[in-house]
Amino acid sequence: MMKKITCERAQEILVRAVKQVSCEEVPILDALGRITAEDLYALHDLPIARQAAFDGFALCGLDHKGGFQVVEPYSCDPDKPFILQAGEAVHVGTGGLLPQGTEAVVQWEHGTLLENKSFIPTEVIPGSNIKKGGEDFKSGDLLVPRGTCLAAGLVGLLAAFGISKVSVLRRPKVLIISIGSGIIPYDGVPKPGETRDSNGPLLTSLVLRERGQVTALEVLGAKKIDEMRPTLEEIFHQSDLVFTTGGTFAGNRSEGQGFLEKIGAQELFSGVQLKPGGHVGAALWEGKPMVMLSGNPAACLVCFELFACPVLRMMQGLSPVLPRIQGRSLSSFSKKSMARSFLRAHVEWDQAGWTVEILPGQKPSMMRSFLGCNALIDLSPDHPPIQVGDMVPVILLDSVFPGSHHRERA
Ligand SMILES: Nc1nc2c(c(=O)[nH]1)N[C@H]1C(S)=C(S)[C@@H](COP(=O)(O)OP(=O)(O)OC[C@H]3O[C@@H](n4cnc5c(N)ncnc54)[C@H](O)[C@@H]3O)O[C@H]1N2
Ligand code: MOO
Repeated sequence: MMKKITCERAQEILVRAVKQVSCEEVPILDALGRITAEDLYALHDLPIARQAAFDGFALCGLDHKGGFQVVEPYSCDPDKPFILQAGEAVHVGTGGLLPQGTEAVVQWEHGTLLENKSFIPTEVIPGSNIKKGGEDFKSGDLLVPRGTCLAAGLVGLLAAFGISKVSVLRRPKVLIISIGSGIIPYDGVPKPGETRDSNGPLLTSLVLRERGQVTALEVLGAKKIDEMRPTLEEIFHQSDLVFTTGGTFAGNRSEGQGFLEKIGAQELFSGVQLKPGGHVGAALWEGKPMVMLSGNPAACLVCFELFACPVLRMMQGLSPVLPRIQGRSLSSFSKKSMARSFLRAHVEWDQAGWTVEILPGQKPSMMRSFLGCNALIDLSPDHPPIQVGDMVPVILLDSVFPGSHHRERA
């Protein structure tokens, strides 16, 4: 049996095994959360020319005494040039192009419009309420560098320049295989001794959260590898990487190792110094990364976040490093294990800073701690028992629910 390696070493080995996926063009309406594959530049000034910042009157000739004569609305047609003359005012709307000659814009409520169509402003500051052409972006400015995760604001920004399609990194395609014996598809009815494949749907959802797509969710169960091999190989050839769950430990030779031998994959590591999920392993199957997660559900979840999620992120050109904070513990915990431990936890931000609650059900086999889990507490092997109020190191997990790290009050 291989000696267990540290989490950092395992992550390092995986970093080296990853190749970035190719790119594809998508409409911007489908681009939220995708990673850009090219630098995107401003195609023109924004605003494109001088605009009014308010509804009101554009004025010319600010040293003019008395009211400004309101002239007919003008056309923006370049073939019918319109020039505002000294002593004249013209109606403008917010965002409307300003005619040549405009020296200031005054909101209509900041003046009086007389019956004789003369506008008397209460105060005029030269240049006020005018948005300058290019004051937001200059033509040629870098808008979105390559490798950026497209947030909603950026999608809106691209639309403002008429960029309707964007080149993004392809969604990595993942084949998920449940290897453990006695596992049946999640929609089946288990006989005594059998267990529904809950890890398959768990991993599917985590892959989707990381912008991946699942080519197939296969359950080996009682089926022999030889029997499944043609199907698996066919799906494998359409996939970029493989996640397996279960069969990571069985004394001398686990089902997972048997699987690797049958498919001719090359083991990268087997066993990492952590809890839960210490039997996690990785391999290369025809050069494609495979992460082999324990069957125990909580071990499967924790090791996805620590080893599989970084692989998916790196394939899309993102940093594999997960965000960390220090949180004040709301719970006590008597750490029994001498191993580095990752506790499922719920973090929230309140007036006093980050607080973290250790969730009930910390056994690797239990799923109770999935309720409210949005973080992992990273406890070093020599960490003393946790007391209420202690500051502890926390890894923030990505959540599909925005604001899940904030306290919601009824
Ligand atoms: N003698 C020892 N026994 C075990 C050790 C050990 O060190 N010595 N380690 C324990 C730990 S820790 C873990 S974790 C598991 C490793 O399990 P495997 O990865 O080999 O998984 P299985 O044996 O197939 O199943 C374990 C457990 O998980 C359930 N399981 C498996 N696959 C799924 C699935 N797709 N969905 C839901 N649940 C699944 C399975 O029913 C078992 O209850 O080994 C311990 N034993
Ligand atoms: O190592 Mo097991 O994977 O603790 O749950």
